[in-house]
Amino acid sequence: MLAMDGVHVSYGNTPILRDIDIDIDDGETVGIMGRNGVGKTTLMKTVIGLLTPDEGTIRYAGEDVTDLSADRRARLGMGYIPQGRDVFPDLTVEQNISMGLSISEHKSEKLVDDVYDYFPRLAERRGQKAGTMSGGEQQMLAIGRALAGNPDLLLLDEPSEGIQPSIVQQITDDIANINEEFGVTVLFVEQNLQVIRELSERCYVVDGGRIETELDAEDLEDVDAVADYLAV
Ligand SMILES: Nc1ncnc2c1ncn2[C@@H]1O[C@H](COP(=O)(O)OP(=O)(O)OP(=O)(O)O)[C@@H](O)[C@H]1O
Repeated sequence: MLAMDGVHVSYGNTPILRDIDIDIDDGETVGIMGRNGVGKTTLMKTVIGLLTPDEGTIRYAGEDVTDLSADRRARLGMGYIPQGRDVFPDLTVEQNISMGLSISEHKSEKLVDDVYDYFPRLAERRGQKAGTMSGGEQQMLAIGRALAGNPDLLLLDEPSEGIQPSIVQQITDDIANINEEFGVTVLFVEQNLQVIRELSERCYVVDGGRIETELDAEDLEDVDAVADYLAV
C-alpha cells in the first residue's frame, strides 16, 4: 500500500532523513518509534506530502505520489492526524468534521454518521467549539475528521501525546478498532511504550534520520529492549 524507496529529506541545506526504505501492506498497523528529534515527524510529513524528498520515491496504492501535493494524496485516501492534532479551535465539532468530509470524493453524509456512531462523545458535542474540549476529545475529533475523508491509510503522529493516561487506552483501542472494523491501514509515530506494544504488528526504529532497525511482534515483546530504543 505504501512504499518509500531511498528517500532523503532536508530542511534547507540540513539533511534530516537519509535513505529511508519503508513498506506497508494493506491492512497492517505499523509503528515508527525513536527518541526526540530523530526525524519521525519529518517522515510522516513526507508521507502525506507536506515535505518533498530530495531523492527517492514514494508509492501509494500502486501509484508514484512523490510529486503529488498533500491535498492530492488526501484525495487518494491518506488521512493525516498531525502531532498536536491541529483541530480548528474556533470551529465546532460538526464544522471540523465537515472539513474532513470535504476531502472525500464521495462527500457522503453517511461517513459523518459513521463517525458519530463510532465516537458518540463527538455526537453529543456537535455544537461545541473544538478548542474548549479536552486533549483526548480533540484527539477523537482529529481522528473523526480524518475518517470523514474516507481514508484507506491513516497516518497518526503521536496520538497519545498530551492526553490523560486514563484516555490513552481508549484512543489506543479506537485506533485498533478502526484498523480491524474498517480495514484501514495504520502508520503511527509513538513514544509511549504501552501504545507501541499494543498497536504495532511491527515497528520501524528511527535514529539519526535513518531506519536503524525493524522490530517484529516477537521483538516487541521484549519490553526492556523496546524501552532502550526510546531512551533519551
Ligand atoms: N521546520 C524545520 N526547519 C528546520 N529544522 C527542522 C524543522 N522541523 C524540524 N527540524 C529539525 O529536524 C530534526 C527532526 O525533527 P522531527 O520533528 O522530525 O523529529 P521527531 O523525531 O518527530 O521529534 P519529536 O519526537 O520531538 O517530535 C530535528 O533536529 C529538528 O530540530
